[in-house]
Amino acid sequence: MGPLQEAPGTARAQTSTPPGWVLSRVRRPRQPQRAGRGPAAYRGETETSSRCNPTATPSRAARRRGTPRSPAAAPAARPHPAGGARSRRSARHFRRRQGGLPAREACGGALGWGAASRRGNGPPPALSEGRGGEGRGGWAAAGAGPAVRGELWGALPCGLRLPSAPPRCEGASPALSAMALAGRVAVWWARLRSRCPAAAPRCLPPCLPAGPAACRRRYGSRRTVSPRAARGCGSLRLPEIGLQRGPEGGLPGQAMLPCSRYLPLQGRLCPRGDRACRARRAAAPRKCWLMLCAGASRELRACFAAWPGAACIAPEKLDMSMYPVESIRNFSIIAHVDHGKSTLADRLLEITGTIAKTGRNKQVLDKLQVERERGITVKAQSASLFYNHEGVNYLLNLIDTPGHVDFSYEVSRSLSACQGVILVVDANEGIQAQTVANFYLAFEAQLAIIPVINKIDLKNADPERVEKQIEKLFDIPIDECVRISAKQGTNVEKVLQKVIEKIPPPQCHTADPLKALVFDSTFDHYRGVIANIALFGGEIQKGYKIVSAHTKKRYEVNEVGILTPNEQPIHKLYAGQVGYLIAGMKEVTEAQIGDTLFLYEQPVEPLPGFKTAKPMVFAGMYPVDQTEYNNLRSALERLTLNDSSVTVHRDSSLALGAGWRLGFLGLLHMEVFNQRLEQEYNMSVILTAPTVPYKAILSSAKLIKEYGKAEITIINPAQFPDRLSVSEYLEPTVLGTIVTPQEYIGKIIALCQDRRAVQKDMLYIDERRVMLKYLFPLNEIVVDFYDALKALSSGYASFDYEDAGYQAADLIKMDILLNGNPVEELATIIHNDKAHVTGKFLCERLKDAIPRQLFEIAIQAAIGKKIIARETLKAYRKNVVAKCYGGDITRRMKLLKRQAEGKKLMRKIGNVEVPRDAFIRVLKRQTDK
Ligand SMILES: Nc1nc2c(ncn2[C@@H]2O[C@H](COP(=O)(O)OP(=O)(O)OP(=O)(O)O)[C@@H](O)[C@H]2O)c(=O)[nH]1
Repeated sequence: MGPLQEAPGTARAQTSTPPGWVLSRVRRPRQPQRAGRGPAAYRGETETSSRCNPTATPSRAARRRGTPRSPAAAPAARPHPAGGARSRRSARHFRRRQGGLPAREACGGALGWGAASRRGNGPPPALSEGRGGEGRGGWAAAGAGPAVRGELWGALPCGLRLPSAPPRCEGASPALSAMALAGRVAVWWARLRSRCPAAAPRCLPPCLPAGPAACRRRYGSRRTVSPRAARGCGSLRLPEIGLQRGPEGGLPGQAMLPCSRYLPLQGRLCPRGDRACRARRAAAPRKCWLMLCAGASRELRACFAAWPGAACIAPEKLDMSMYPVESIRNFSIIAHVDHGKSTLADRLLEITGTIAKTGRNKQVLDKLQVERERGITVKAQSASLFYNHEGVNYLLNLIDTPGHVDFSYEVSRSLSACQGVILVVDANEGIQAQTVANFYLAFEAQLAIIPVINKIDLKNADPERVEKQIEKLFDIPIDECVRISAKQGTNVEKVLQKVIEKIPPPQCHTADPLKALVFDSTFDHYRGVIANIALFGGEIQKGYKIVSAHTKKRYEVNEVGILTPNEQPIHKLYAGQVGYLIAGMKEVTEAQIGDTLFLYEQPVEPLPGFKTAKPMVFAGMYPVDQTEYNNLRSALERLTLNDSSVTVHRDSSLALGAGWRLGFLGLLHMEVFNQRLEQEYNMSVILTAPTVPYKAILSSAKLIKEYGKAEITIINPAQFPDRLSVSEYLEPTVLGTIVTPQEYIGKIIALCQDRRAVQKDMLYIDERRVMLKYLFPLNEIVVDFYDALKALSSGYASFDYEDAGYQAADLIKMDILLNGNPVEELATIIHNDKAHVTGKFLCERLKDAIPRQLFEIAIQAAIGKKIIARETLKAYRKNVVAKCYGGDITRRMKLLKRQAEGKKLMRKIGNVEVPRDAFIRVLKRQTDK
């Protein structure tokens, strides 16, 4: 790493600098000393890198080592150009020798360089080439007065807060600004590294390139650069930092920046796609990575476009009007879990130049931490791709969807913004349960379907068999299937061609009034709600006054943009396009998924929106500490904005306090939601045992009057009505689809029967695989059925289910009693047949979880008044006869009798306190069961 010397007040930067950076330490001149008055002035004002100033004090590293740099070791041949009687001529000489800066100019703060710049005799410090550590090419850069830095740092676009100083040098020269900017970049870099140590090693540029000629020319001129332009050009340094050469390329910016505003532009197809652009792109070294701040100034973008390696276009040049409706294709990638949707999306992003082609692109669209950790997609993600096919430029809006059944709501919502799908099937596993479910979702929505057989590179791949399956089950001709390997990129370009040929463009017109469907939303702490929109008519841009059809509130559009896959602001969005919008919605309740936005002056009929998600599993959620209630509430509001399939009702419990009852689409969904709360909002919560929504047909007139209807839904066992006031209980059912190799059929049928399932269908989809259809009671599959199925089929069977209404069931509410007192939080609704097993299980768990008391505790499971299981927790016993050495037996008996009476009394009046963590342990184990 190159040595770093820096301006006072920037100590943080001292620890880390990219290799090849030489930054000069600058001290402000002492007050009595004046510039140009002699050696004392310069000695006082400047302390340079020992590389450029042999008379400087030893470097910090050297001081730490305790071996001050000897004059002999220093490059004594280099005179201190700013020192003493050394003249400007010698300073220039020094600059020539060094290929760097005259120390006076480099390090002189407000003093030296401004004059040099005005003379126009050389590049500014920030852009001068120097020699970095270990012989690498680098930049000699200088800091400037803290005031300038303060002013400029405030504009740092990456979201990092840097220390600022009072703006004392506002009228600083451009060169001085440039110097300051260089310092600022160093600090930025250091902060970035300290924030993101894991990312740092791969972010460090191994070799910094020669600077952009355009900028050098610009700074070399006598022109005065406005502070705004200087700021912009300051940002220009960021691309240079992010630039990497070398075969690995790398992703220096995107992976590490805390702000999503940096865009990897290298390799992006120019949307114009004219010959000159294509030629530039072809000539560009693909290994380079350039980044540009989305909020960068026009001047910066101009500079950036002139960069020799930047075969890309600046964001502001993205004119979306170049993509009429006919050249837009909106499509989703759907498949069973792990069949390669996200990997195919990676390749499509690479081919279209949206992201650089590196070996590190793995499931790029899976951005959430939970997705990365679990290796599954839980949230549909969209990206806009620009693709030139046979001379025509196309805008392809891709949505990568989740595969797991618990996130099927994401799939169905994604399909509403599309006109076609890519149905991916694993060439080894063939058609699986979610393949069938997703196919029918797309089929019912009348979307064009492109079957793609993935993983043909696998040894066991059998694409012919899979093609036959597709033909038999979905009635799609074999020759329409595309065989690809998403991992290796084989034939992936063919998929893009098929997308353009087979998927129709959206049916809408820019001339129509604005009609924007909100199909997804996220909440940004600083910018409010960011709504993902699909335009079904009209156009939208910053400044438009829009109205939400749902809330009837008015907003002014602050920003529109597209996702590439990061947010990229653009000027305007047109009909048929997909992008995002920020309109100052500060409350999460203002952004409804499925809402229609229209222009204030042109009201329209709202779009039908989405079917609301039907929760399959309910569980109570409580803050671990009641003081966290408000924080948890706001976290829940924000997370449910991003995951609209979760339903939330307020609830409370004696033991756990105030909380909510949440509805999820499945157990995995519940776990993922909980994990996201922890990871994204730092909230730890207590989740009660999951239960499914039962129904009861009331017979009691009193209850009917109380509820206002005869049929009620029970999502909390505490609300379970007594059998005497109910004519019938109903339980939810699902139609389950199981696809399995035929050798496991016997075991799977036995498992299904054990779960009270009724067989509906059985079909051989080829000579080895069978598809079974069963009607299951939902509560039998919700907790552990999938695990059991996977275990007994060695992981080969797949399972998917869809809602199949309600059926009558013999349901009971099982209470748990502690010394005869019911504990509401542990009550469960179960089928009569399973009552004994579940009751025994719960009692055993409670016995382990509750701490022993001075009196005995009876733990009982009861159905009404009937006890069906019991465990006894023994009391602590004091040895009351310990002091009786021998003596009369009646004395002993008397003491023991008195102790027994005391315990009996204590048991009557003593309260059994079930500690909170005991609840959690019991409830957790119930889930684990
Ligand atoms: N050999 C091989 N492996 C592949 C190919 N495509 C994907 N994979 C692997 O399959 C696994 C799953 O890939 P993903 O892209 O995450 O699958 P997915 O369908 O997006 O998974 P979910 O989002 O969880 O539904 C990963 O380990 C990939 O590396 C391929 O063409 N060949």
